[in-house]
Amino acid sequence: MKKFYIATDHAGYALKAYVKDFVRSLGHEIIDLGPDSADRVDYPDFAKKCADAVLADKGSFGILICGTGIGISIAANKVTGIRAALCHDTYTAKLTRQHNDANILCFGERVVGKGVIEDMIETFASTEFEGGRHTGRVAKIESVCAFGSDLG
Ligand SMILES: O=C(CO)[C@H](O)[C@H](O)[C@H](O)COP(=O)(O)O
Repeated sequence: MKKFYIATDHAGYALKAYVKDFVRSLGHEIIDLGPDSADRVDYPDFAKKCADAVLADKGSFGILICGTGIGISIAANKVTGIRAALCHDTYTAKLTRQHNDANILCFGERVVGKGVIEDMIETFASTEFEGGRHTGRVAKIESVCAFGSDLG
């Protein structure tokens, strides 16, 4: 059993109850970090809530949904230690676990349908990080800022 935290903005809110039910049907735990209505909100606020929860709870995963999945994934990836992957299909959901050790799955309510979402969640939850050649690359993600300053 895995533990998930979920958050959205208003443009991902309509899918939230459905996704929670689906995750529970797989036997996983899921904790809702908001919002509690479809009122307009700012996705960085909810990206941060989810990112903080995932970091504080070792081994847990996050699910973030906005209209496209783009804004909320960009925001979550600003938090050190978070690897939030914007996925559109089973292949990207599988590879981001195997190669990137992604800890948050992001997608867009205005982009993907429920069948694809179910496949992505099931794949993301059941796929392990491969380690090996990917371990050093994932570690380097945290030092990308240092590389950037070297480039002037
Ligand atoms: O950040 C986004 C775009 O990449 C998300 O899709 C947001 O949900 C979107 O910007 C919200 O837009 P809205 O017009 O305020 O509903």
